Parts: sequence; structure tokens; C-alpha cells
Amino acid sequence: MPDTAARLRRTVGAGQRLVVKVGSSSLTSADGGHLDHGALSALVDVLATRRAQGRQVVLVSSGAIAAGIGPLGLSRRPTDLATQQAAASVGQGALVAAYQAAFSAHGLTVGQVLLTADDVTRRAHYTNARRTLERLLELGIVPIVNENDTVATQEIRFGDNDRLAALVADLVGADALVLLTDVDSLYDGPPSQGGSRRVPLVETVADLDAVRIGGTGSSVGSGGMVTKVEAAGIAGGAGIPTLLTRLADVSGALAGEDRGTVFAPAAATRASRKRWLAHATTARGRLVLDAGAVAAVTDRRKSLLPAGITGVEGGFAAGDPVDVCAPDGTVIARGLVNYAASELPRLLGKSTRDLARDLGPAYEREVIHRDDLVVL
Ligand SMILES: Nc1ncnc2c1ncn2[C@@H]1O[C@H](COP(=O)(O)OP(=O)(O)O)[C@@H](O)[C@H]1O
Ligand SMILES: N[C@@H](CCC(=O)OP(=O)(O)O)C(=O)O
Repeated sequence: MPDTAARLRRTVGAGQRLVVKVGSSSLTSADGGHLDHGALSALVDVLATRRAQGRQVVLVSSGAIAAGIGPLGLSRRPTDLATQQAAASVGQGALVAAYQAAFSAHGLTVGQVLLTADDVTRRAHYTNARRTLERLLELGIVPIVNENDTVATQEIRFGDNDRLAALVADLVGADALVLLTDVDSLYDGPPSQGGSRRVPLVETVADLDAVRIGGTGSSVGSGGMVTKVEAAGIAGGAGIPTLLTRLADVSGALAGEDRGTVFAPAAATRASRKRWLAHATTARGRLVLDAGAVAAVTDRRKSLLPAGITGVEGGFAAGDPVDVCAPDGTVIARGLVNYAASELPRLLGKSTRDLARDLGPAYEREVIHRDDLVVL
């Protein structure tokens, strides 16, 4: 319904605290190797206007790798991790220096925040990152967040910043997430294919059934529309609406004009800890269950006990996130496991009472407590 889109756009525009994510493709020159200073200062103008209205913004900016391509004398975005990290190391400095100059022209100060996936997956780090961002906002600073590309390894990196932006929006309790890219909105098919129509509103996931979502359309972007739609889903699960559009249209959209795509927040949200578990963690292994345990975990929301586990994969430690799978291997839940992978095989198929009797009271504990388990 068009009214819903207009109402949601007004909600986003009226938000006191926005997380705004800008992609590499919006910040780099057509050859993809240099920062587009005109685009960067146009973005800063929009954000500075919000700050002048007394509102807060957290900027999640990609572009470090793209900004490092030219200075390193490369002809295109590197594909190997080591050169990407070198490019990010060179480019991140250039990126933040450019933001610093552009924001200071508006009398604003920026603070660089580089996060790894671990910083939003390990609970203690997560709380610490939240405290830092809160304090920066209290002090009137514009935090500029990016992934800490120079230290992130292939297995643990986010790679694109869309999911990171959604997690940051949840972390700081943003009123809305704004994703800025090089297309004006979501289309019902990749815009390069022609004939695709604009999708102004995504109210529920069912609205996406008729949408063909593709990868990146540029030589510098990484996630394409897939990761943006996922990010909108993560933000929506935290009760946060998302506006997706391009830089040229964002002021209009925030003022309520019919631009871009708005994604409605989910009607029911999970508790923060469960959201964190579902979206911010990377599984370090898998537990395969029998059919009875699948029903206990999914339908009756019980804790997972050793008796219902038939297989253990991976080299996880106690406390690590693991995927919980049905007998056919489908992932049905994620949880924080109470035992290391090496401890589990001898416990499988046994009741907690037998384990406590044979091995001692420490073995009476669940494999995953229901509070540490989120059904997907
Ligand atoms: N259904 C779709 N609607 C809009 N854009 C799409 C769609 N499917 C794929 N895309 C592509 O996604 C691109 C944006 O993603 P990406 O290049 O990763 O940008 P960014 O650098 O902003 O993260 C668009 O340029 C477009 O070519
Ligand atoms: N952290 C990386 C982000 C990589 C990237 O291309 O992301 P995006 O343009 O948002 O798809 C960088 O700053 O280059």
C-alpha cells in the first residue's frame, strides 16, 4: 500500500539516530581507483544537515580498498586477500582524511571506528563497541565505521559492509538504517537487464518472492543487492526500518519524497541476545540431531541435550557458536555450545542423568541451553 511506504519514509526522515551506510561504488571515480571527492562531500553535506538539526548519525563507509587501488598503481580491485588488505591499509587513511576535511568544513569532528566480525560476535567485545559508539555520539562526534580489513582473515571477515551496518544499527539502537548505493532503489530484477520495475516498499519477506536479486553491478562493490536485502532483514528483525536509495535521492527521500525502497520492520522482534546470536555470529561447527531432538528444539523450544545428538563436526571450543542441523543437514538453529568438540562424542546418545552418574555432576548440563539457542 503506497501509504505505508510514505509513512515509513516519514519515520526514517524523522529518526533521531540514523546509521547511514555508503558503498564503494558511490564513493569512487568511474575507473574505480580513486576517491570521488565530489560525491564524498555531497554525502557529508546531507549528514551535516542532519547534525545541524540536532540529530545523530553513524556513518558506515566502505571504499577503503577502492581508494587504495590508484595510489598502489593497481589497475583494478585486487582479488587476493593480502593485496586487498594492503589496499585497505592505504585507502582507509585517504578515506578518513577526506571525511575529516569535509566534516570540519561544517564544524564537525569525526571518529574512526574499525571493527572486525569478532567485535560484534563476542559478547564482551560487542558491549565494548557499543559503549565506544555511544560515547562518541554523546560527545557530538560523527563515528565513521568500517571493517578492520587489514587484520580480518578470510574466514571471519564480513567482506561487504551491508551486514556490518545492520548490526551497528542494532548495536546503537538506531531509529533507521539508510543504505546508499549506486542504484536509486531495489528493482524487481537486476537493473542491467532492462525492463525491471522499481520496488518502492518491502513490507514482508513475501514481497521479495517476485524480486530477482543479483550481485554487484560495479567493479568495486562486493555484495550487490543480495547483502543489502539481507541487511534490511537483520535491521527489520531488530525493529528498525531501512531506506535504500542513492546519494542523489537521499535528501528527497528523507524529506518524504517518493524515492528509493523502504523496508518495514518486522512485527515481532527477538530479544537482543537472540538477534546477536542469529546474525552476528559465525558458526565454528555443526551438531546433527535426530528427529526427536529437532522437534524438541524447534516446536517445544527445549534446551539441547546429548541424547538427541547423532553427529559432531568442526573443532569448536566450549562457548563457541555452532549450527544445529536436522538429520538431512539443514541448519535449523544456532546456539552457544557448552562443551568443546573433543568432549562431545563420548556423551552422545546418553541421558543427562546417566552422564551425571558416570562422569560427575558437571556433565549434567545441557549441550546448548535454550537461552543460548535461536531457531532460524
Ligand atoms: N534487484 C535489484 N535491484 C537493484 N539493484 C540490483 C538488483 N540486483 C542486483 N543489483 C545490483 O546491485 C548493485 C549494488 O550493489 P553493490 O555494487 O555491491 O553496491 P555498493 O558498493 O553500494 O555496496 C547495483 O548497482 C545493481 O547493479
Ligand atoms: N571494508 C571494505 C568494504 C568492501 C566493499 O566493497 O563493500 P561494499 O561497497 O559496501 O559492497 C572497504 O572499505 O573497501
